[in-house]
Amino acid sequence: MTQPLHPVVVVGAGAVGCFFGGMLARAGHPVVLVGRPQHVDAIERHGLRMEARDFDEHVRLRATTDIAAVAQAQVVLFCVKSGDTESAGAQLKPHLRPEALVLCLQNGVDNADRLRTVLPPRQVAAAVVYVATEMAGPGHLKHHGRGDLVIEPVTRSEEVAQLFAQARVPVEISSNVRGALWAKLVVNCAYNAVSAIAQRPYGENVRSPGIQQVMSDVVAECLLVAQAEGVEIPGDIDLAVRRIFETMPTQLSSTAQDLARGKPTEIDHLNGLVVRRGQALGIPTPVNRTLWALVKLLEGKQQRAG
Ligand SMILES: NC(=O)C1=CN([C@@H]2O[C@H](COP(=O)(O)OP(=O)(O)OC[C@H]3O[C@@H](n4cnc5c(N)ncnc54)[C@H](OP(=O)(O)O)[C@@H]3O)[C@@H](O)[C@H]2O)C=CC1
Ligand SMILES: CC(C)(CO)C(=O)C(=O)O
Repeated sequence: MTQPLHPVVVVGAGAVGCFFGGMLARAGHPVVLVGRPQHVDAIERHGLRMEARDFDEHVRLRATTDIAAVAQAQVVLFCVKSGDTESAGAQLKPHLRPEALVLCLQNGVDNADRLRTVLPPRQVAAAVVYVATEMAGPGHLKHHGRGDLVIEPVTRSEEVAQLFAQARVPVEISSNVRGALWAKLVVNCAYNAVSAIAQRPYGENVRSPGIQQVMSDVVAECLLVAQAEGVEIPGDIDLAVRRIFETMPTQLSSTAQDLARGKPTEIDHLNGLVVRRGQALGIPTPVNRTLWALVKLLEGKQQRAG
């Protein structure tokens, strides 16, 4: 008999983990969040505050700092930053059931591949994440827009999609998840660094002189690199880029949030990845390089100040 997918265990109780874990819990599914003490303590005491556009509720669900909680999971939502993929993977490895599915809800194009090298022979699947969300305080999630996923077709992906559908989270199962990850990477390259450097939301940035042209140049460079890598980017990429500022005008990118909190950013996995892959393929990526270097400059300035 097939095991039920419950409980879902979220590794990385931050903006993305709390949003998707919280939506499942709100729909009545058992969820356990694994995260840092400041969020875990608040969530255990008061529930997870989900401040969304159309509701503001305290959602009751279990939270713990103990990664051994993954031992119960049939499905793990892996929601740490790209720079933490290997370390968090190594921590969860000894506790994971052999049949568990680990879904990587992360930006960047290679997290699932990197996690697979840490967790063989476990099932690891990439998920492309479209959401605008932030932790506004301990155990307090603020949602600015969207909340949908594209996932790889793996055993039980249909069941996972149904589970999310019950929680009002649309999930597309795509046999071209590599292309879908690259489409999201292009979006991140266009928005994240600019928002981080200016510390301003997308809706304001796109109205500033020259910014839309910078974003178009970034997109063009990314597409050349993707094409040379043999990636087929699905859909209309210009529309996908435009949809971000139309649907999340008040959002600061996750890179902007990291810098504001004095945390390392994922820029090496975003514009930085395009620069490195471009260099290997002989494709110049000057605009991506400039944005990557400026974010690194700001990151370094903070580390010296900290
Ligand atoms: N925020 C957004 O709107 C979006 C984010 N994404 C992507 O989703 C991924 C997650 O981002 P986001 O949720 O914003 O990041 P957050 O930093 O908000 O959340 C990650 C959380 O995981 C914690 N963490 C790290 N390692 C471990 C571990 N080993 N065990 C338990 N907890 C751990 C972090 O703690 P600590 O900080 O102390 O390390 C942090 O609290 C990223 O790849 C991001 O790019 C994608 C779409 C939108
Ligand atoms: C879609 C976007 C750009 C939303 O903020 C994001 O993925 C991020 O902030 O990293």
